[in-house]
Amino acid sequence: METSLLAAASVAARATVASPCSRPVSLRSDVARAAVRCRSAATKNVQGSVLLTLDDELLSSAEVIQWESGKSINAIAAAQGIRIRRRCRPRYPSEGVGADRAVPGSILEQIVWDKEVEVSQRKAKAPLRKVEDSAARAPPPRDFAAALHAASQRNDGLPALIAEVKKASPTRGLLREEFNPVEIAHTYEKNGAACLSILTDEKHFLGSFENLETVRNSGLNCPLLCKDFIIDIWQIYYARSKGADAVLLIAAVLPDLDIKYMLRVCRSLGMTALVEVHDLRELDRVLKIDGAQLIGINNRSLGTFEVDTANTNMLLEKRGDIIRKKKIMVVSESGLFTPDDVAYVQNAGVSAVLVGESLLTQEDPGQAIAGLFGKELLH
Ligand SMILES: O=P(O)(O)OC[C@@H](O)[C@@H](O)c1c[nH]c2ccccc12
Repeated sequence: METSLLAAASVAARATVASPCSRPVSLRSDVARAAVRCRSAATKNVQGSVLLTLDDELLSSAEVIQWESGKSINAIAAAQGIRIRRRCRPRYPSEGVGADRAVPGSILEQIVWDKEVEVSQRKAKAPLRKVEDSAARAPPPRDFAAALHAASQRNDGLPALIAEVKKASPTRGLLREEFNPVEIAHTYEKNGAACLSILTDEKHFLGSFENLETVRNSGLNCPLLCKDFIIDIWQIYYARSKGADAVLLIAAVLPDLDIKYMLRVCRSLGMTALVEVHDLRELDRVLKIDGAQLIGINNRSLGTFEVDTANTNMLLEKRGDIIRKKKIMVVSESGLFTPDDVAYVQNAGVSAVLVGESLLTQEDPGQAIAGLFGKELLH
């Protein structure tokens, strides 16, 4: 019994840390701690076998077999249709010569490889245990999904707004010369945004965790989404420690088992996860995972960066029934500029929209909200 407990927990923990990529992962110290956490949760509740205790949320025996089979994370990801490979080198990914020199296949892959380097450096400075402690000391999280729901009700069923605080993006470059995140956050809130999305990726979006933290400490009520590329649970604890109420989980990057376990970590921290999909295959994967309450349909492909708002409509036409049955809220993300765009995705059935560029490129991003919706939003 004890052995199977540890085995189950270590499988879960291994799936979470998901590194290095070219071989199965051995139990490392932070992983071991996660295993212990799983174990104590299991011993409290267990009636039958441990796997049964965990399986509704975390593990099925098929998944255990998958992780025990010694497949690499890239092989598992590829089997799920994920094209983003992990590089998992502590040094800069495209360094090296000959066969050792790797070339990313897309911008997203480059971002993920850079993220692996960034996270390993950050973890070296602040290990998981320390970050968990600061997360536990942070002021309690605000209910992101409830704020979306309330804002939509207040505004006669108009989609709620998640307004984005983003200085730059890989395709658009600098969006605003004068970038004061706290000022932007307050004008968004004053003009009816339900929640805010704060970019924290430094290298490709010129964001930062300082921005997240200063916005959180500036007396704002809106719940905050930490907008980053999460590949490791460490980042979720770190986001919470800096005041985030929600995080983004990108299905194009994360295998199913990672999403499951990350959802569980979010729940344990009282955070909401916005699980982002772009195509039908990703949406079907996420719909099979119990516990995803909020799904974002990105109209922008993170592979090619092409935007098409019809993507929201197409996916909801195909899977709207299941989504409604599961009472999942859908957010349409990216490329929304006009009241017609908002009406189009509203008719498709979304509860919220996530908007950056069209607000940030105007002089007062908050006042731009009324232009986007064709009316002022009630605050
Ligand atoms: O600026 P736009 O086109 O309004 O898009 C906002 C948001 O959807 C976009 O920034 C985004 C969606 N998913 C992401 C994942 C990572 C970084 C950024 C994003």
